[in-house]
Amino acid sequence: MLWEILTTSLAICGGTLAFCYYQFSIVPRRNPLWKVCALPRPSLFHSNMKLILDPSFSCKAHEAIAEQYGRSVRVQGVGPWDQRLLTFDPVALHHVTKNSNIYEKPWTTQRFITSFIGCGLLSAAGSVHKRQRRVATPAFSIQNLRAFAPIVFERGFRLRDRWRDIITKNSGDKAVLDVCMWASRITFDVIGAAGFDYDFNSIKNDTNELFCAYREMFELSISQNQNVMRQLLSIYFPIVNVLFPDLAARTVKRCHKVIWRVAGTLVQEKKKKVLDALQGGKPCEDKDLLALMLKSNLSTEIPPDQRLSDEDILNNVNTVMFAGSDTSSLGLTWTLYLLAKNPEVQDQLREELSTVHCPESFGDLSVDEIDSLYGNVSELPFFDKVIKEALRLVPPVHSSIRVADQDDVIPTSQPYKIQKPGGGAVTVTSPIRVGKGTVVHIPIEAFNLDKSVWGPDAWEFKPDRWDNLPDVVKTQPGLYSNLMTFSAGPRSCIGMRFSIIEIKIVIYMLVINFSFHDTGADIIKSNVVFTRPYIKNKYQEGSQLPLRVVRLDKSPIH
Ligand code: HEM
Repeated sequence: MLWEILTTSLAICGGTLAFCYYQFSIVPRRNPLWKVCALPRPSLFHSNMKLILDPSFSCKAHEAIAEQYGRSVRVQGVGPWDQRLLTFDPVALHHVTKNSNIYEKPWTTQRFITSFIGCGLLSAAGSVHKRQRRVATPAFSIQNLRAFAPIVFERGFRLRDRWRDIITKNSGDKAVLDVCMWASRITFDVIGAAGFDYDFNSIKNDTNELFCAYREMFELSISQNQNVMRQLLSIYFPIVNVLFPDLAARTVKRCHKVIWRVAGTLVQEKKKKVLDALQGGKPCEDKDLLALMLKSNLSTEIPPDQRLSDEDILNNVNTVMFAGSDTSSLGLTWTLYLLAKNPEVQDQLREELSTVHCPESFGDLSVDEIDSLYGNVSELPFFDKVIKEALRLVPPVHSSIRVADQDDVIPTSQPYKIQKPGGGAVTVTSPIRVGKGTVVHIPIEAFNLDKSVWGPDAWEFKPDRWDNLPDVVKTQPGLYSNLMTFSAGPRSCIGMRFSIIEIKIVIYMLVINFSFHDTGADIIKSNVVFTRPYIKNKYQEGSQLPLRVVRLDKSPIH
């Protein structure tokens, strides 16, 4: 009996080991990607992920990789079986981002995002994504987005007044402010108002119930303090969170309750308004993204079987809140940081911005005046270069990944190295064959900072570079000005125009009213879902960016 138990146990253990060896060692080697030369690993138990994902040294790492291996290389992901293709070959990336039917987001990412914000545009795949994108796209058209300018200006005035109050109470003309926190509040307010006609009022105070629910949930999604094993377990077996909810699962559940009650009611009310207007024979005049999505969903251009459910609509409200708040706020934050670090650029920018007159209060502006104010501001040439340059140099989304849904051949334009059968490596330019399941790493930042494309000064903040770009820049993929900041292809950022309008108006309002100065704090970039600022050695204090902010109406010192 004992012998039987022993032999059975040994057989099970042996079988499991053999399965693991086959699955994790043989199967990956069968992937033709294995031929591509691999980055050496720091140790058997370490991946290459930190090297390529940490923005405090990833640009140096990518430069060294390009020099040694060429523009495509195999890297070790999480676990020995996870072999990824890292490529900063523009042709390869164009292929991967364009063919979103072959290259989807990994199912683990989809499930993780869905567990927080539901299955909206960010996490939906295949035909579900296509359907959602088709309904949402009209809401983000240029004409519709222009209607958001008054909302952003109004919040810009609110922030200006709030900062003036704080500074006056502080010393009269200057104060050290955490611009990261304030940028986050204004973008939340803007996306709340523009997204679904809701006032979080977070510039004034941070107590709104819905604001707190979203904030708490988003912070949890990026929290580094969570148990990684538990997180993985709940991604692979979501039932774990239902049967044995930990603190994180209970928090998400509590936040979901508030979101369903408050935001869900907003969706229902707006839907009723749109339907009532339709039945009354005149279209609903509301211009927020929710109203626009609901109108698009009910339009005759969308076949009834392609329409979104109320749940899909709410998931997309959550998605827009998630995808459109931290990203834009970090775009604003890093722009202010770069201006503080480059006072001569800041002065030149202010001189240009001051040519467009801004009245003292929002109430003094008619809708037409706001429209022309935005038109004038958005066309200022130096301003445009400053914004492009800031979004090039510090893209809030550091990188992304896709997984091949089938075997594929990726075209290339730049040399890379493959292993020779007898040992050693040879440089080739042939297309790269990848097996189904191959993860492709999209290094957004590496594209934007590539010295062989943007020149030897690619890592510096030089807005004037945009007057005289190297020809090769034109061959770079990217939705926005040949930058990968907003990605490319059918899964690129739907909110790109929205965020440019928002960033431009807020920066305009802030730079004409305040000047920004370095405090001497050693700011480092860290990739916590997005590229965030931290003070060196004060990581535990959370993301922050203190700048000395001076009131320009009170002080002649800029
Ligand atoms: C500076 C600001 C922003 C940056 C840098 C940014 C960047 C990006 C990037 C890189 C992606 C692709 C993600 C991936 O491939 O994994 C993306 C997708 C997306 N973004 Fe943005 N974004 C910004 C602002 C916004 C805003 C303001 C909104 C909404 C109002 C928004 C909504 C979305 C949505 C819904 C998607 C998913 C699109 C899809 O898969 O169809 N983003 N964004």
